[in-house]
Amino acid sequence: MDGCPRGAEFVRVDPPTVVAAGLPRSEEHPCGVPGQPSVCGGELQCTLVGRLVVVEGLDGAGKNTLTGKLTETLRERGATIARIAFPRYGTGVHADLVADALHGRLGDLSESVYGMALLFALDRRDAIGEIQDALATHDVLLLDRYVASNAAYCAARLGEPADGPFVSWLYELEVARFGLPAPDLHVLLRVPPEVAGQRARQRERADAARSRDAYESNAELQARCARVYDELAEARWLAPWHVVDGAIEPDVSTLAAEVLGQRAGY
Ligand SMILES: Nc1ncnc2c1ncn2[C@@H]1O[C@H](COP(=O)(O)OP(=O)(O)OP(=O)(O)O)[C@@H](O)[C@H]1O
Ligand SMILES: Cc1cn([C@H]2C[C@H](O)[C@@H](COP(=O)(O)O)O2)c(=O)[nH]c1=O
Repeated sequence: MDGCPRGAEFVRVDPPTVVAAGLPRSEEHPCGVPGQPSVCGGELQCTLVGRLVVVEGLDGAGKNTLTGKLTETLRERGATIARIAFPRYGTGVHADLVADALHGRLGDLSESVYGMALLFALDRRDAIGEIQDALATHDVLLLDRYVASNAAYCAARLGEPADGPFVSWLYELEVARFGLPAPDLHVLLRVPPEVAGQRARQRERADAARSRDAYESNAELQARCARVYDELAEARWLAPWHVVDGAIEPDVSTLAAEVLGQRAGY
């Protein structure tokens, strides 16, 4: 038997334990107790895993602020939450190279769209173990930016749409070749580019350490990027997309229900 009776996908590991990706923590799961390794079909084992939820949006949209509020609300409902923000500045060597490039410290590297995409992707590849551990031990792993950021920003830089050659190349690189797991849900915090730009400028004034980088100061790029995000959401690229109007105070309670997949028990 190669799979769970519910059709979950398994990865065979040595010793012969099997990890099910994207399974809900449900009392109904036929293989045993939620969150516990359990025998599947008498031969294979599966481990129930958390939901991978990604918050996406323009620079200054309010992703970090929303992720913080969402974490608080989800915890109040009894869910265990892990968080990772990409790029992993200060933690990952590729992320720190990204920061250097975006602040003009790596010569002409930042001019290469594919070169930059690769650095961002390598930062995520370095984090695969951290992602898997977090999914195995938490109900929800909340990511502030993920593969879709690379899709939106790089396609926008190239002037390509979401169904263009760059996004296909990126899927092959990050998902097919690097093996990054697809999310269960994207949350697109949709804010008009002018509003996001204003928030980023305000933040820069309040905190000198948050000086805007090459992408953040490029209003035209942000406007094109907003369009690609809309196209990705419309196409349900990689996973479902839930669009939140970030120009007004987001309804975190409704969003928390969406993130938990309306599951009973929370
Ligand atoms: N709903 C909101 N209304 C007004 N201001 C907001 C709102 N949400 C966040 N802000 C403010 O906007 C600025 C940017 O927010 P935040 O850092 O959360 O954005 P971000 O999307 O994570 O940005 P980046 O991608 O550039 O890191 C902050 O100063 C924050 O306090
Ligand atoms: C993760 C990621 C990010 N970007 C872009 C988005 C931002 O403009 C910058 C840096 O991110 P931050 O949230 O402002 O720190 O890089 C990208 O192009 N590709 C990615 O994978």
